Amino acid sequence: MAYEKKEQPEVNIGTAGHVDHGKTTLVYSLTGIWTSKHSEELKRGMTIKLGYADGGIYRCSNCPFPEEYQPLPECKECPSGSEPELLRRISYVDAPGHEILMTTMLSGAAIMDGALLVIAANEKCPQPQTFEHFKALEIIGIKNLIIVQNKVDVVSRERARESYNEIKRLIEGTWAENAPIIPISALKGANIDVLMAAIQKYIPTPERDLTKPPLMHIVRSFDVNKPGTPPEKLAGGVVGGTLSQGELKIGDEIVILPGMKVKKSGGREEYQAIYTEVTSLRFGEIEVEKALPGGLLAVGTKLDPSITKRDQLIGNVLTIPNNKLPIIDHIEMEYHLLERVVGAKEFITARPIQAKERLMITIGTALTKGVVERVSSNVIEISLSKPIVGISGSRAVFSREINGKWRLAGWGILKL
Ligand SMILES: Nc1nc2c(ncn2[C@@H]2O[C@H](COP(=O)(O)OP(=O)(O)OP(=O)(O)O)[C@@H](O)[C@H]2O)c(=O)[nH]1
Ligand SMILES: [Mg+2]
Ligand SMILES: [Mg+2]
Ligand SMILES: [Zn+2]
Repeated sequence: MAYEKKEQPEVNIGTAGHVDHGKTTLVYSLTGIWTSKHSEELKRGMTIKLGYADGGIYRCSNCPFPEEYQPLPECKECPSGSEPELLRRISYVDAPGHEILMTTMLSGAAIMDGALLVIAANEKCPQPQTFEHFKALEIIGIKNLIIVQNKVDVVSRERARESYNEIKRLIEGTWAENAPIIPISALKGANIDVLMAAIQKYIPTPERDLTKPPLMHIVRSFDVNKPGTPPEKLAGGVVGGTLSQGELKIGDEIVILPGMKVKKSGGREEYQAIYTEVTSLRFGEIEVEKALPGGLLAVGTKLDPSITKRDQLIGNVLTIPNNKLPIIDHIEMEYHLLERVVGAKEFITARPIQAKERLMITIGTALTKGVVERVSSNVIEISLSKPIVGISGSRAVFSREINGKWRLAGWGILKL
């Protein structure tokens, strides 16, 4: 079978923004998929874990701009039988907006190629997590941003204009000064075609290096078997993430690092690399023989599903055995501290970081606590409570606990 690149999603686009501003509703209007699935999420009406949904952007050659942009392979404007052309498949990563879930948003941001910052027009801008997520996207190094001004269906023309001016002031003089601002109603599906056109224009698929060894940051892992499946019928464990480079084929030998926690004598914890083989590759409903970078990939393996169940392997890195990656539990880097505490309602000036301070560190999709060993005005040394794969050039973002909540505090770039 000839490999067609368009079969798989090729770019990951994330949502960001304050709680309840309409991120999950937006992903639904782009894909038809409601990403919140867990009972707790449905009960509380909020995203708790990262959500994922794949969608396409199609263009109908018979329709004018912007109606030509469609989320489905059938044009809703034209007589049936019309066949809009698939431009791109996209994996959406839906982040939670609640302030206590900031570190979840950060690990999601690690796999975003571009982002949609959702800002509800019916609230004054910026709300605390509008600002905190905006900063986080900058720190993570997201270059391609679209600002989605949502809920325009419930505001007056005057308030819409005021909200637009507030957004303009937020981005003025920043990295995102030229980001487009697209007014929509996610709930009513209004102006989604214009947004899709903007996604095509402002969030291009990044260049990827296929010659490098495959590298996938794991964002979820599961046991796909129904309870009570007899052992001989059990499917192997599945890990999900996105390939940032290289390619992966069915039958490839792989290693997952740092791997599985094993208790050593004396109660000391150690991690053991997990070696296995790729048995299947899926993007949503699409099965492929070979996966390329981009898109949310689920990798089937020969592993005992008890190793992968319930997201146990989040934060691990999947690669091939002869790609030797260092495992580190200590980092030393130049760092930057945000001058003020973001994310809180009240205004707080950030005090300098101190030795012995406890931080939460996000590196790639890995999340670990750490203790500051040594700190100067520009260099910080942190010992991590859990080992991680050290990839030179990756960003380490740290959060500090302020009044019982982890707030985005600063960042540095790993040099090994
Ligand atoms: N009127 C109106 N309501 C909207 C719109 N978009 C979302 N909502 C409503 O806003 C509420 C929150 O929407 P969600 O999509 O869950 O918001 P979210 O940003 O994903 O929230 P968190 O995941 O908790 O951060 C729901 O009641 C939606 O129906 C819109 O365009 N117009
Ligand atoms: Mg909500
Ligand atoms: Mg949500
Ligand atoms: Zn059409």
